Amino acid sequence: MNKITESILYVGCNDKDLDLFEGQYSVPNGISYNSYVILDEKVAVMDTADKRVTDEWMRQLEEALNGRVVDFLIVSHMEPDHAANIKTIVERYPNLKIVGNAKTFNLISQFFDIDISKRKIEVKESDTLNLGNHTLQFFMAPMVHWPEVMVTYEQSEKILFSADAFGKFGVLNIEDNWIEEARRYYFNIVGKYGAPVQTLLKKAANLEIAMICPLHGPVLKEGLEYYLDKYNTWSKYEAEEEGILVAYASIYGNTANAAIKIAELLNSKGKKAVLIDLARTDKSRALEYAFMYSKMVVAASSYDASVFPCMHEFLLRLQHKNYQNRSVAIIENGSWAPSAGRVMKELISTMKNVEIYDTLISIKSTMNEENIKQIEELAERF
Ligand SMILES: Cc1cc2nc3c(=O)[nH]c(=O)nc-3n(C[C@H](O)[C@H](O)[C@H](O)COP(=O)(O)O)c2cc1C
Repeated sequence: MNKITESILYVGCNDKDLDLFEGQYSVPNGISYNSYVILDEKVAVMDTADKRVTDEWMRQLEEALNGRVVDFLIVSHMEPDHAANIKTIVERYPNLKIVGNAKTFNLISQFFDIDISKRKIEVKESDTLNLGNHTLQFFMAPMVHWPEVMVTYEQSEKILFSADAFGKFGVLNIEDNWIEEARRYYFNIVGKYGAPVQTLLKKAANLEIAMICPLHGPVLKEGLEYYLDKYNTWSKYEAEEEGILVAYASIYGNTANAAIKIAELLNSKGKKAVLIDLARTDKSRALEYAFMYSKMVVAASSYDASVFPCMHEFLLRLQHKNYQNRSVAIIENGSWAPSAGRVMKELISTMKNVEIYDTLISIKSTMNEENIKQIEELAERF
């Protein structure tokens, strides 16, 4: 049994075999569904787990309880990867009370056919619930990243149960670099909601936090400033690094050549340029890189009087996730009526505070002398 502290136990589960998280994100190292139990005079369970791990989660929970019953289920988030077993736990512990806010209970009724009228404890901002030695305090975090989300601060041990915030992809028992899978998780899952994350961070700044227990990924115990600082940068839509993402989408390779040329020129001038082929780069990783760097070059072939679809999808994803505060240069390619530049510009123009470099480099099939000059000039201007 994994002890977080003397009286708080981890009862979450690893899911190594999930093919797509939230129906679209690759998780080569799986994902963990975290759930915690606080054993005190009263027993509280902090969220359930995905239906894929019901049996394992229930077994671990009962082992941790060692014959005791659950008094409270704290529901911080109704997304099914955490809430799928609400009915299971309610049926197992008939006297259990469900702790949530008004929005939580609306959602519970949509997902489950259970009578919550006698079970519900509805909490509001800063309300507390005493378990004995432990006191839980609830802080609303709407739209991080669902409307009912709330985080729970345990006052005696100074632990923040942070819902999906500070989560990452990947099971728990692997050695990996927290930042890469946490950043990919943040921008793809939470990224659209920078302002609500800022509000949550301001609330967290008033708390003395010794440990963060998220719903995915490892418990964060040391150097918490690092994680809080990353979340602050990301949620303000600030670039994490000065650098240029060169993202290209090329049918036959000629646009790729232009993208490679500008990336090489930039790197030779000591500027950091990172080159990605959108047809071959994981969609969620490409999005993460766009947010990571301060500038971007998008280069794409024309396609059916529009733009090559993998570039279209990339820009739509950036638009969805509120990509902003960056500078972007556009390179298009077409053999008879180039259209990629217009479509890319239209999409990028909808994004907040994104400066588009005035020269649209338009290649007709293969780069000519003029194009090479334009690319050299662009490399100078970055
Ligand atoms: C299905 C398909 C649709 C295309 N549509 C257009 C188009 O609308 N306008 C155009 O100028 N070229 C179009 N092209 C041609 C390519 O955009 C053009 O050859 C370009 O130079 C390819 O660059 P690349 O070598 O980087 O793929 C199309 C090609 C394909 C395969």
